Amino acid sequence: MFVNLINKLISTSAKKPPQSIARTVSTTTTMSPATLQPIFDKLFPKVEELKPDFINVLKQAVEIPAVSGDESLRPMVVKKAKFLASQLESLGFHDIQLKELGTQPPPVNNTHLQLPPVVLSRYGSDPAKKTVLVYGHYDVQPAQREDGWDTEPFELVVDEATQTLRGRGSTDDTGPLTGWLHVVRAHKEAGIDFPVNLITCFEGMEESGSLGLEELIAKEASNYFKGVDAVCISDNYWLGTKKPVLTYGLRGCNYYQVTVSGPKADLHSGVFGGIIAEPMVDLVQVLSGLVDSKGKILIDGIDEMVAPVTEKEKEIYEKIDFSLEELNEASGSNTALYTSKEDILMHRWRYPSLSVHGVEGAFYGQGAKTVIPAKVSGKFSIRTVPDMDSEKLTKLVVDHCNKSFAKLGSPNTCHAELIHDGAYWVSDPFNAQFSAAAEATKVVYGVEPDLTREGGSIPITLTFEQELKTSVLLLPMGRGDDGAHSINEKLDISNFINGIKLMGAYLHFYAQSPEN
Ligand SMILES: NCC(=O)N[C@@H](Cc1c[nH]cn1)C(=O)O
Ligand SMILES: [Zn+2]
Ligand SMILES: [Zn+2]
Repeated sequence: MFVNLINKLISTSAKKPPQSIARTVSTTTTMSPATLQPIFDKLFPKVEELKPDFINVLKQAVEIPAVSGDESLRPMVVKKAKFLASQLESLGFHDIQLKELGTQPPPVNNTHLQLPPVVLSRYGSDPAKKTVLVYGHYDVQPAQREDGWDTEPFELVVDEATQTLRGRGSTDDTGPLTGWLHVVRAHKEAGIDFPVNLITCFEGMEESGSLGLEELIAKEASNYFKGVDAVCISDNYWLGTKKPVLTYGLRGCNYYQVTVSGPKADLHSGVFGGIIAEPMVDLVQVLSGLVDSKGKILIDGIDEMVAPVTEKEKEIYEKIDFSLEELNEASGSNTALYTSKEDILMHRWRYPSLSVHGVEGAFYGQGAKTVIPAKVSGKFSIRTVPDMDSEKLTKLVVDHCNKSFAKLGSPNTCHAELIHDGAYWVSDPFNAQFSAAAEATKVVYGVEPDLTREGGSIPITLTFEQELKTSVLLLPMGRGDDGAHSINEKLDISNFINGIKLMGAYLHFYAQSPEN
């Protein structure tokens, strides 16, 4: 199907007018997989040969604990940006800029906290070539050995038995991000002309809502990003463990905190227990009124905002390769709320969900501390879907929390607020980029990719599409069982290496595509 589509596009070649990097070649030499094969015959063995070096770069990057959500680790996030900049420089990228984004907006403890920089760079500026912007994030989720990791999270472990690379960021998103650098190196060392001009946009706040990036993209749309033909993001996962996918949809994410405050300081429960209103007791009741144990969101007005399922849409889910067993394997349990493939996929991709993440200020360590915490903040997020409106949602959430708290008749105070929101995104999976990536998948993996949506969020995707007026492709590297955000996060070595080949092949196919 994709070959036909590509051939059709090629035969009716109509190019978008040149942008800032004006292309001097107006007629495109079309290349079929067969004509690109000699390039791949040089490129792929080079990628294999460089495997130890690629793993070594990933190892150095994983060793930097760039946790954007931990204010005390902000210097590490900046260190990782500088590490990437030095790697880019040594590979011959030019115009490397660490773009500052100012201070982090509230809620934040240190009101002078600087946001980490965005790493911009270019590889090539040939007016005859298309320009592809690759986005990735170098920040990571928090991780501690005590969470249950088998090894230190910020040390990359090459596990020979499972043929995996274990460490925080291996799959989300340090592995895929460095993949783009490796594609360049493999081309250089194999003596292959790079097929496109590449621009990198690597951010350090994705796991904390991409703060500041939207404004930067809007500002750079007609400056640094002028002339970008396409955006490619490798920051999500295959649905399962065997079949590669291309992703054309993401849920959004609205992240909230509800804070209950009472006494001036933490108190002794033997002295004050039973005679003062405890913030933690109030908070758990407010949190328990958000969602039930079947996953049903209990906030009125949300269901009405969700676009109805169409008959045509239902057919999509039937065709996808996935099963309850794969979900159970990935979660390491039998705790699924749904049994049919269709229900699971719809509730992951196209319905909202509400997750309760944790409580700041509460006692959570080992032992038995008899404390009454003075101020506690419950953190929860709602994954959003078409046609939910972020502002309306926030009003519903805040009103709901306030009503729940009012019912308690507590003398404490309660404040519910949005910490950050990122939009959902759904694209056309049959455009030139997706077609090129599908061809590349066939060359590297020998199969047609499944077309999937994703339950997770990459807040900036929609901004790229709207501000740069380009299509965005999500080209995942890792598998559905990689444990992103969880303990023992890993990336299979084969996914890392084939993922690098896939990135390279996609760029070649896209370069030859007659359309943007
Ligand atoms: N790999 C993408 C990813 O993990 N994205 C995060 C983004 C996010 C949104 N709010 C906080 N982080 C995700 O949780 O989906
Ligand atoms: Zn990510
Ligand atoms: Zn993530």
